[in-house]
Amino acid sequence: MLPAMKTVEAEEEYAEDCPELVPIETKHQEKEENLDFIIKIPVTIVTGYLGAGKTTLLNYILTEQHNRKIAVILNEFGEGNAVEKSLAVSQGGELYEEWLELRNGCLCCSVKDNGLKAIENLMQKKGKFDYILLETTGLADPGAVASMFWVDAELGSDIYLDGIITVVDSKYGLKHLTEEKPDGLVNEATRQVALADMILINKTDLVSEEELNKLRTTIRSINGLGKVLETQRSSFFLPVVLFIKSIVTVTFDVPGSAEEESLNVFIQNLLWEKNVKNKDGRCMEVIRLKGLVSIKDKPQQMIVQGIHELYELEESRVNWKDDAERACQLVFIGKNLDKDILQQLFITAVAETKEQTTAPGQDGACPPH
Ligand SMILES: Nc1nc2c(ncn2[C@@H]2O[C@H](COP(=O)(O)OP(=O)(O)OP(=O)(O)O)[C@@H](O)[C@H]2O)c(=O)[nH]1
Ligand SMILES: [Zn+2]
Repeated sequence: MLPAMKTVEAEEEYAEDCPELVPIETKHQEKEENLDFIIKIPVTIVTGYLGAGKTTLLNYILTEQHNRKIAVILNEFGEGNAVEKSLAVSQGGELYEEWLELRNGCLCCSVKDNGLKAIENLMQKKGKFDYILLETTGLADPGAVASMFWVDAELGSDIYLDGIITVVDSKYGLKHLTEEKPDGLVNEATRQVALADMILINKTDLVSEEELNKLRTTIRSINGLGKVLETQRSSFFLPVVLFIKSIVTVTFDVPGSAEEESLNVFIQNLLWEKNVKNKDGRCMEVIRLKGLVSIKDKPQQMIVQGIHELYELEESRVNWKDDAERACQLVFIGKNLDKDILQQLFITAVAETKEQTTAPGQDGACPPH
C-alpha cells in the first residue's frame, strides 16, 4: 500500500476545554489567547517488524469511535521513485485526495529533509489535527524517524513526538528479536522494541501461553520501562495508546498575595529546575502557564505568562480595589501535573509566611529533560 493519509473526526469534544482565567475586571482583559495556537499536536510513531500488525492498528484507530481528528500516515512499503505520493484523506466521512511531497518517495527516508514540512503543509491546508499517527516501514529504525522531532523542537514546530508504539508479532517476534545479524548490522526488530514507549504484543491468538511468556521476558530484557500490552488485531482501549505523555490542565485560585521573590522561586522550580514531582514520582512538565496574581505591595494586578522555560511577570493596567479581593489564579498546561501538589506547593512556597519548608513533591531532583 502506498503511503496514505487519512483523518477521522467524530463529534464528541475532548479535553481541550482549557479553563480560562476568570478576570476580576472582565472589561480590562485585553486579548484572550486562543490556546490552540500554543498546544502542540502530538505525533505517535508506530513501528514494528514486517507484518506485525501496524496497519491493522492504524485502521483500527481510524474506525474506532473517538472524539479526535486524527491523521494517519500509512507508509506501507516506502519504496518507489515517485516524488509525490498520493494520500487518501478522509475527513468527516468524505474522502479527499492529497499529495504529500517527498523528495525521494519514502516518508521514512525523507523525514530528515522535508517529511515534517509535508505534514505541516498538510495541516495548513486541512486545519489542525488533534493527533498524528505515523507508520514507519517494518524495517525502519524509529530512532531516525524520531530524530526529526528533536531537530524541529528548536525550530518551533507545531508538532511534537508523543511516543513510539512498537507492534510485535507473537508468533514470529521472538525469532525476529533473537536473530543474529552480521557484524556491524543492527537488528531492527530489537531496536524498535528498545526505543518503544509502548509495546503491543499482537496476534496473541496464534500462540500458547508458554510462547507468550518467553516473548514477554525477551521484550522486558530489551526494554524494561515501556508499557507492554497484549492484543489481538491490534485492538485495545484507545486512550491507553494515544497521548502517552498526556497533557493535562490544572487550575487553582488562592486568596491573598504572593511575595514576588517566592513566586519566582516557585515558577523557576517548575519551569527551570523541573524538580517538582507528582504522586507517581514523575516530574511535572509545564508547557504553558498563565496567571493573574496579586504581588505583595503592588497595587496592580499582575499577569504571569509562561511557555516552556520562558516566563514573565508583568503589570496589568488594573489595580486591586481592596485587599479582600486579592488572589492568585493560575492555569498550568503540561504533563504529569497534579493539582493538589501544585496548589499545596504554591501555598507553602508563595504565601506571605516566609517560612520555607519542603513541600510535597519536591523531595529529590528530577533528571534533566
Ligand atoms: N491471527 C491474527 N492475525 C492478525 C492479527 N493482527 C493482524 N493480523 C494479520 O496480520 C497481517 C499483517 O498485518 P498488517 O497490519 O498489515 O501488518 P503491518 O505491520 O502493517 O505489515 P507491513 O506494513 O507489511 O510491515 C494481516 O493479514 C492481518 O490481518 C491478530 O491479532 N491475529
Ligand atoms: Zn503496514
